Parts: sequence; C-alpha cells; structure tokens
Amino acid sequence: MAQVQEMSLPSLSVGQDKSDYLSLTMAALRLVNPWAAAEPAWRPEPEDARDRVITLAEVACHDTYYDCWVVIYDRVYNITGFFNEHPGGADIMLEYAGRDASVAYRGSGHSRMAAKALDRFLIGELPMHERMYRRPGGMRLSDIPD
Ligand code: HEM
Repeated sequence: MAQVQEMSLPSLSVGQDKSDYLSLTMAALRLVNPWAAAEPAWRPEPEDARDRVITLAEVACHDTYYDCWVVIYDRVYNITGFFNEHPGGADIMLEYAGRDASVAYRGSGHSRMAAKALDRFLIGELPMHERMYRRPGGMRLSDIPD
C-alpha cells in the first residue's frame, strides 16, 4: 500500500515542479466541473486590439455562449463571460450573439453606466462600408420609426 502512494503522487512532494501540480489541479477541477476550470470569464483586450477592423462575417463566427461577439453602433464587443454578470440576464444577450445588437441595446434603455461597461469589451470596429451609424450620413436611431 505504501508503495502505491509513493508511485502515484511523486510530483506532489515539496520541491517538485509547481507547474505540474497546477496542471494536475486544473485537470482535476475540469473533471469535477468543466465550467469552473474553464478560461477566466473576462480578460481585458490589449489596447491595440481595439483598433482592429472586424467584418460582420467574422463577428458572425462568434455566436455561442462560450465565444460571443456583438456589434453595437458599428463597434465590435467581445462579451464572452459577461452573460452571468448582465443585469438584464444572459438569454436576452445570447439572442444577439454574432449579430448587430444596436437597436436591442438602445431599446432596453441602458444607462450611461452600461455604456461605460461596454467599453471594457471593445475589440474593434466594422469596416466603413459595413457601418450603419458611425459614417458620414449614417443612420440615427431616433430616425427609426416605431
Ligand atoms: C452587450 C453589452 C451590454 C452591456 C455592457 C449591458 C449592460 C447592462 C447594464 C449595466 C444594465 C443595468 C442597467 C443599466 O445600467 O442600464 C443592463 C440592463 C439591461 N440590459 Fe443590458 N447590456 C448589454 C447588452 C444588452 C442587450 C443586447 C440587451 C438586449 C435587449 C440588453 C438588455 C437589458 C435589459 C432588458 C436590462 C434591464 C434589466 C432590468 O432592469 O431588469 N442588454 N445592461
């Protein structure tokens, strides 16, 4: 019995490579609960990534709970991991995964605080020819009929 313990836990002893211990722990967590050990819910985008030009076709590829981009006023946001934090709930946002959510966002009467919250998810903007709002002569939401 003592022999089995020595053989099965060699990398857990003090002084061994800590990364082995960490990966073992993460693997064990994944077995117990696959979501708990997944990637962190939200990670800030590097500053320069915000200047990226992202097409609607690329946005459309990110249309799941685990990988979700939306377009709001011609800007592209990666809201993966924000679902459970959203005061309006996850389902409502998931409906717009990979799509333009400008009208829904506007229609829900979001506050300035919400607009500020958006900023942390910004990853880029649409090319000029795909924009609806932020271009010369672009649409104004107040012009949209009821
Ligand atoms: C994508 C980025 C979004 C962010 C950062 C965001 C953020 C927020 C925040 C901070 C609130 C709290 C109230 C406020 O301060 O306005 C809120 C509420 C709400 N959001 Fe969003 N939201 C987003 C997208 C959406 C979308 C696409 C919808 C779709 C309709 C939506 C629907 C709602 C609703 C219905 C509420 C009101 C919840 C309540 O008062 O019970 N949100 N959101």
